[in-house]
Amino acid sequence: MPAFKTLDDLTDIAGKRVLVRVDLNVPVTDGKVSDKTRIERVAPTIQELSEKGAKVILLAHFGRPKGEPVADQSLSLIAPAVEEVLDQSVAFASDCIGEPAATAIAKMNNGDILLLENTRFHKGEEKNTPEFVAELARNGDIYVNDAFSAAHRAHASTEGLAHHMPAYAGRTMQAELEALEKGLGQPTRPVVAIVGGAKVSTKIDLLSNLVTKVDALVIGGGMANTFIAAQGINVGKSLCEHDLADTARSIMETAAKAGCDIVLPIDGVVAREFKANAENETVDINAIPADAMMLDVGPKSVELINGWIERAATLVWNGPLGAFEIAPFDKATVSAALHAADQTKAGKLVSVAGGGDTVSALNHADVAEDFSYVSTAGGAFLEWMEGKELPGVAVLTKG
Ligand SMILES: Nc1ncnc2c1ncn2[C@@H]1O[C@H](COP(=O)(O)OP(=O)(O)O)[C@@H](O)[C@H]1O
Ligand SMILES: O=C(OP(=O)(O)O)[C@H](O)COP(=O)(O)O
Repeated sequence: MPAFKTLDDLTDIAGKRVLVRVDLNVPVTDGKVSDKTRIERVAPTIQELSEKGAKVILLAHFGRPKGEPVADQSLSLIAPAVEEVLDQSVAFASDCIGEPAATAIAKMNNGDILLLENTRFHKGEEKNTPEFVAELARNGDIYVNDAFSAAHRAHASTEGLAHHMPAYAGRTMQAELEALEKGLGQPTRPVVAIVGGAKVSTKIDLLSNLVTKVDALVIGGGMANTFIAAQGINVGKSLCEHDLADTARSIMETAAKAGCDIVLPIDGVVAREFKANAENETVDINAIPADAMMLDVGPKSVELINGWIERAATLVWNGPLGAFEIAPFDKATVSAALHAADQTKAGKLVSVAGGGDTVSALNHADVAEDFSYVSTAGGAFLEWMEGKELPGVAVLTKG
């Protein structure tokens, strides 16, 4: 467990401006937050600071807007859900720096909560530029990082700020690291990892290290399409990063050398439209029509995956097996989630899952409570699993 200062070390903060980095990158369907887990997890930190009389200023990102404002990635869309979870009013500033932020902060009373607009609306956030860090730092006296799920990013609001002011870990940051250490510090073998989802380019590099740590890697979702295509199989219009074919092949070679089984789908559910109840068919993996996309892994693959879950003593899971938000493409994810939950309840499995959408998928399958541990983090949790130093955590230990 890394040594860092926590909220226990923060006394006498009435009237202090506390910049709190939280992860509000939550799933949204039809303009409404469809899973509030990440908000619920950071609520204790926000409430504790507010109760101690601090002016609580929330910093967060939402989506990947590439340094420019994008209307549907405004945190104003998330603010009502934050208010609902906290059961407290939350003010909103239309920019995280400059005059809008300064004016909103000047109006705050002790204990008030203010949400600043998406930090990724500025290029300096992801580049972690000294100028942008300084602009953010102007708004606070103390920095608290409670965004474990973004701690693998060395961004201005997750890393840079901690160099500029007294820095502390929030309650969720603390709890996540403690729980992961307890559940996965010395995992019982065999360890099986399931990696799916859509963030292929940002997660694929993690796999080359992960295959040296686990006994089997089950690949589903958009990630699987990239591996299938890398073997020369036509994936039609499926979500696939063809330019990562070499990376995928090299991961398979590393896995073979490390004795890690790679488990890829053998069939898939394909459709021509990405929408609920789209006309669909189940096909062999070698028979994906050129004009269709694989939106879920098929029933034979589910059987295969559930077999690996049975063989596992420890399961780590990030990324849904299919586009679970739109029926019926949730079937594989729900089936594997139910199976892992049953194995856990029977005392045969330690199951740890994480990621914004993965948590949402487990809630959709109504099994989140049955897993050994559910992390808010996906990529960060996988990097932690690899033994990598997370920049957002490392910087807290240096203060
Ligand atoms: N075959 C697929 N085609 C398109 N999207 C997919 C597919 N499989 C999974 N997804 C999408 O992946 C997204 C989640 O991916 P990701 O963000 O990597 O997971 P997490 O947030 O849990 O880390 C979901 O929105 C889901 O719809
Ligand atoms: O949702 C997140 O990560 P996750 O999809 O790995 O769970 C975090 O908010 C980090 O987002 P990013 O992957 O756009 O940096």
